[in-house]
Amino acid sequence: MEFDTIAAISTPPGEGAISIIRLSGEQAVKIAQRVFKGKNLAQVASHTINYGHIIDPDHDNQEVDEVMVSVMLAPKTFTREDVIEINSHGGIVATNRILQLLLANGARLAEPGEFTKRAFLNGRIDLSQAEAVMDLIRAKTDRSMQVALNQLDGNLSTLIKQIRKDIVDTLAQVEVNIDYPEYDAVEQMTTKLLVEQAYNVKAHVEQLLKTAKQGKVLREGLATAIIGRPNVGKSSILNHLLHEDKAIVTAIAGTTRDVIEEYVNVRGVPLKLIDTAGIRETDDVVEKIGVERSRNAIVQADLVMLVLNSSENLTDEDRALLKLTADKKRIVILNKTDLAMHLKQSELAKLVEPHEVIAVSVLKNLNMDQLEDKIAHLFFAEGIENNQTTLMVTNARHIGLLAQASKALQAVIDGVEMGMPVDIVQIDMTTAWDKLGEITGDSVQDDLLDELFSQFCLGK
Ligand SMILES: Nc1nc2c(c(=O)[nH]1)N(C=O)[C@@H](CNc1ccc(C(=O)N[C@@H](CCC(=O)O)C(=O)O)cc1)CN2
Ligand SMILES: Nc1nc2c(ncn2[C@@H]2O[C@H](COP(=O)(O)OP(=O)(O)OP(=O)(O)O)[C@@H](O)[C@H]2O)c(=O)[nH]1
Ligand SMILES: [K+]
Ligand SMILES: [Mg+2]
Repeated sequence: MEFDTIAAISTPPGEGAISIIRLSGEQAVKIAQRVFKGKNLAQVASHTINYGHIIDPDHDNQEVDEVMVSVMLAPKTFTREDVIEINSHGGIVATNRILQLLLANGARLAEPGEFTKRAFLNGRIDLSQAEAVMDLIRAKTDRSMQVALNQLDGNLSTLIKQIRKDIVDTLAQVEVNIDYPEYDAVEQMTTKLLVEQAYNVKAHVEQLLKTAKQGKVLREGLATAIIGRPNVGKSSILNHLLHEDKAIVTAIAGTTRDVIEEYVNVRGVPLKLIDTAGIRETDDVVEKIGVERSRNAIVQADLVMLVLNSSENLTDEDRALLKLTADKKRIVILNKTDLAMHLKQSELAKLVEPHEVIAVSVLKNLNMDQLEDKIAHLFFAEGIENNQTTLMVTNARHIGLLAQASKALQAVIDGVEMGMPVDIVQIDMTTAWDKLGEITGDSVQDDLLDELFSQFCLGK
């Protein structure tokens, strides 16, 4: 496939030691050579890096920057096209100026994700691998990074391709049976084959869907809302788990006014911790909004940490919060146990049953280990083993397609059971094949591609 030559800055904007401006396409070497003083880039060996200067041909070859230029010739490159990477000094001005020079000399500014899109269109990677590139960039924990890397290596693709091959083989066999009926029972044999394969393929698809729920948590973190009355120590707990003083902690009730979100890894469990404004009746307008957001955070949360103050007896607000979160997955934390105990633990135990209460002191760092144990336990009890199972479906698009494939396979099974003609059942089988193909990009529409790649970073 042939495309025009694209250029973009591939490093993050801002000041850095070095920036990379990347070119890809047939004219990459020629365009780079127009603005480069040093060796003749058309003559250097592929996959070499070359010292020289970027010059402005329209301004008396004025020097713009001192650079290193990588020359990587097709097809063994990121895009499978000729690729040039200019390693410049990291300033914003020099880097932008080099990009502008490339654009003035025949390159087109790349769209977000266009380098990766070319790797896909030129057949180096499939769609799920391209999506994995994006996931890799956005990964927030080691585990989610491994999952993305596994997908980038093509393991999900391989599995999907195998499943699709099974479907095609079946459909081919069905065709043969229909075209060359050798004996009378052929219709019956064909529907039996279809239903057997539908069950078989559906089991694989369901297996993948099962990993999806865990995959979402791995990628986005378990949404964990820290809630409780004002001043019980919610922000202190957030800071403790983060090992960092992120949230403001003061003795003034109502310190946290808005929802604070931070990612943290607790014993390998990725949490999206949400510190909230203390919940109480209030007339303060700002605090009121914060309290409303806290209530929302509870609804959205996968896990709630409800914090109580052991140095005061339970209040109506505590009881209301205990009730509000009764149906949620939650950990009830009894904080400030370094102070004299005033809370009636028997009443609390009854309200929390059958779950236990974790008694801690954040201030004195008492029993905080037990809290971390509890988090890990809750998480891994969900069936997320702490092993290296890294083939997981994490992408919402993939999950949707797997669900649609599963539905089509069920329609095959139901259709056969209801005695539908083979050619109708075949259509559902083909739908499953199509839906799975959309995951790898074997069957996919152009506008979907545009939309997917546009979510990438510039220069990727
Ligand atoms: N400087 C630089 N670093 C980078 C990238 C880049 O584009 N430039 N990458 C950008 O994301 C990542 C590396 N990803 C890459 C993936 C494939 C190929 C590549 O050339 N593949 C060829 C040849 C492989 C080989 O020589 O064995 C191929 O698959 O055919 C290059 C980079 C991270 N680091
Ligand atoms: N004695 C004692 N004090 C604590 C403990 N944990 C927190 N505190 C103190 O309690 C006060 C309130 O702590 P915060 O973490 O700000 O409480 P919060 O729940 O986030 O408060 P709001 O954001 O105002 O709702 C601070 O002075 C903390 O130092 C503890 O375990 N023991
Ligand atoms: K406070
Ligand atoms: Mg707070």
